[in-house]
Amino acid sequence: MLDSLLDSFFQNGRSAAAAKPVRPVRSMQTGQPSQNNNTSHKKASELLSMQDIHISHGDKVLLKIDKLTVPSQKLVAFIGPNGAGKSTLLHTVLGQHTGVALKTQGYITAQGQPIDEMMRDGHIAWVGQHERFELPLTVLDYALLGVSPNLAWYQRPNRHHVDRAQTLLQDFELSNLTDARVQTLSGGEKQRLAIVRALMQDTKIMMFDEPTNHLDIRHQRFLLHYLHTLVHEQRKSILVVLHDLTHAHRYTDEVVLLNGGRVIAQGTPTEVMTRQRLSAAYDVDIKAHQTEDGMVFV
Ligand SMILES: Nc1ncnc2c1ncn2[C@@H]1O[C@H](COP(=O)(O)OP(=O)(O)OP(=O)(O)O)[C@@H](O)[C@H]1O
Repeated sequence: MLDSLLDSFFQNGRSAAAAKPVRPVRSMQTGQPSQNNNTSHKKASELLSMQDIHISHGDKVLLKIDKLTVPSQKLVAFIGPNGAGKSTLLHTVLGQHTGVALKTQGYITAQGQPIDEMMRDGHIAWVGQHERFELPLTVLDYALLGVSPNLAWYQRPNRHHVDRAQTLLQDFELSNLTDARVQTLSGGEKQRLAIVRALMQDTKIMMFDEPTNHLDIRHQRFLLHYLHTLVHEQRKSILVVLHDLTHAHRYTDEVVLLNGGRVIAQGTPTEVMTRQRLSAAYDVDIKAHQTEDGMVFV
């Protein structure tokens, strides 16, 4: 039963866990990246290198990035106004453009390897903005989908996987719903479950597009603290799209500010998130207040 559900999920679903990615923009193993001027992290090792990225639809340019290097073992936030290109950037990395055909060109490598190979081998976990919950799965079954990229076709999740899933469900306050059907969950519960599924994949690289969507403030803080801890205690590399500027400043190590499909600034939150720069990018006056808990952006 679970077998056919898994097949159907991964053939039709958007999960990057095992989905065969649409070919990403051309990736290459070698190549001479040009000089990067946005290098507040010159000594950090490199997670992603993107060069000469140009994504367009008709005359509209969705993304134009000459050079972007994302460091590894950091929690990196992509921020910027609606339509800035944040999701397009992550989908480009994942090779997962949906909908109408986009014209894509450029070079992406992940730790020196073609990104499509990393994806194919299940080395990148991903939660998008529109995860699917149509399958008649229980919460536990859904969480266990996360390990399927690590299993051969004839293998089933084992006791260890189930124990780990139950621990994560407990961490994300879903253990009272273990046997519930996923369709019955609230928006925030579904979001937490999608994150649990990605964490079950146990990859070194994770990407989350607006992971705090639908979460209340307590769960938002818990999640971002959890991701921060994964990076700093387990040396994961995590990329997130965030809209909450206070959270981006407080929890992340590096921020990439996008606007109009271009990288406006990259660096530590303090370097990038100046009042002037944010107000210009979001086209509204944004004030930053220092509090005993850190900066608050309003
Ligand atoms: N498949 C597509 N075909 C045509 N245009 C697209 C496609 N995908 C995205 N776009 C356009 O590209 C621009 C960037 O979209 P994207 O989803 O990357 O923005 P975003 O920064 O993630 O925005 P938001 O904060 O609203 O989620 C938008 O103007 C959007 O309409």
